Amino acid sequence: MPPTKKVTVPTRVIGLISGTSVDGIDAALVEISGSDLDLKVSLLAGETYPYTPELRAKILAVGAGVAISMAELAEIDDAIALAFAQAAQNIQIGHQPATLIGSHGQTVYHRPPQGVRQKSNCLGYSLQLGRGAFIAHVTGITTVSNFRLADINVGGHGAPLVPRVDAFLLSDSAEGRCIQNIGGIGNVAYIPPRRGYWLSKIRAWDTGPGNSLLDLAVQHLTDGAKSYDENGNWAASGIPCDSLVAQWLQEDYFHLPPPKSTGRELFGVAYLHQCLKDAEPYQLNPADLLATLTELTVASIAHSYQSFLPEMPQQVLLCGGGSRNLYLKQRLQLLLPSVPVLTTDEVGLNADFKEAIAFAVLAYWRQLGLPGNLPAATGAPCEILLGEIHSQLGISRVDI
Ligand SMILES: Nc1ncnc2c1ncn2[C@@H]1O[C@H](COP(=O)(O)OP(=O)(O)OP(=O)(O)O)[C@@H](O)[C@H]1O
Ligand SMILES: CC(=O)N[C@H]1[C@@H]2OC[C@@H](O2)[C@@H](O)[C@@H]1O[C@H](C)C(=O)O
Repeated sequence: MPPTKKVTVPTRVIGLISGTSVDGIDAALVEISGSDLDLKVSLLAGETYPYTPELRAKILAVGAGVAISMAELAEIDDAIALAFAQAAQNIQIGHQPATLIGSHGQTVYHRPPQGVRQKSNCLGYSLQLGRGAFIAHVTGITTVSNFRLADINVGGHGAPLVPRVDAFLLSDSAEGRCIQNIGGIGNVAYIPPRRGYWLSKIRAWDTGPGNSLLDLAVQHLTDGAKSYDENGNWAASGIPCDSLVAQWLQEDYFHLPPPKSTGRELFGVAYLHQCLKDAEPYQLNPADLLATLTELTVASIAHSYQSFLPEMPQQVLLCGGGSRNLYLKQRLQLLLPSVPVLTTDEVGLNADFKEAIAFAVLAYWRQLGLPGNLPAATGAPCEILLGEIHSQLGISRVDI
């Protein structure tokens, strides 16, 4: 579908997501106008609402493959839906109410399609908990959810989905940009200068681990007392082990050509344990281990640009929690010496809430009847409307 210009009125939309770090629900209240080429978004409020430690532990366990009963799954789904509905209520306090919610939910399982490469014909599967219908009922606001399914049903990965929003919010007329999200998992959108057939030249894929292995290592090294390496200070006091990084870069995922997607199913607890085992002969101290894992994240990003981009960008714009890791940012800059590494804040888009903002836009596009996926990013054969629309059920707002 070619980019369009529809006449639209500014709409107040809430975007909600909890990502693969499972650190809490990011909520963004935004005002959106335009359609795609003339899309405009302004952030009115952004908050992260942490899960309770009990709910977080349950979600992480399910994500790590721990077997649970259907009854337990239902309980987790209820708790997530309630937490998302509360986040939607809270983000509106002190503001004019929203008329639309885009809720990504919480990914607990992601399986990319295994098509041509594996000589099987298996569709992808991606499960996000936190039912949109319940959020619509509680808030009294039409809610779009289950964004990944439509893309998966036509053979796509259902991920990454944010690149189409990146393209319309962050493209530049003169410079090619890589928008690099570093959440639990990393993903990139390469956006060429906005002229000619620029849309058809966009590329995007999951680059591999973002903070997932680092966070797990910090928890392991501190017996759970710390959950992440603040600003990368601990890693900055160590020295990366180059031979281990070179060994780890042989991982098959890093050599698969895009489109590709991944998750904690690959880069999770078992992967960290293998890394720890590989590191034993080197007798690294904790700081060296964290520096080495940080180096794996940045080297996998730089390696994927060098391997899969049609040309190197003029700028890299970081977003997601990893953009706050100063050591990681500095190491990535060293590996990409001729490309300035900045954050999306520096071009006016909040780096912490970009994913939440993107799901607000995807809901808005769904309502306008505009597609949300980018076939080059997800591998789908066509553009398609994303998300299921849940209208309020005719009952007034519920106080929770
Ligand atoms: N000040 C900081 N210093 C270092 N790391 C940080 C800082 N702030 C956040 N992080 C890292 O960012 C992570 C959270 O990032 P984010 O919220 O973008 O992930 P996510 O959205 O859950 O993941 P994904 O994008 O894969 O779905 C934390 O787990 C932590 O590792
Ligand atoms: C299945 C799933 O939740 N994937 C996430 C994850 O976190 C980052 C990366 O892997 C990306 O593919 C995706 O998230 C963002 C929001 C996306 O779809 O663009």
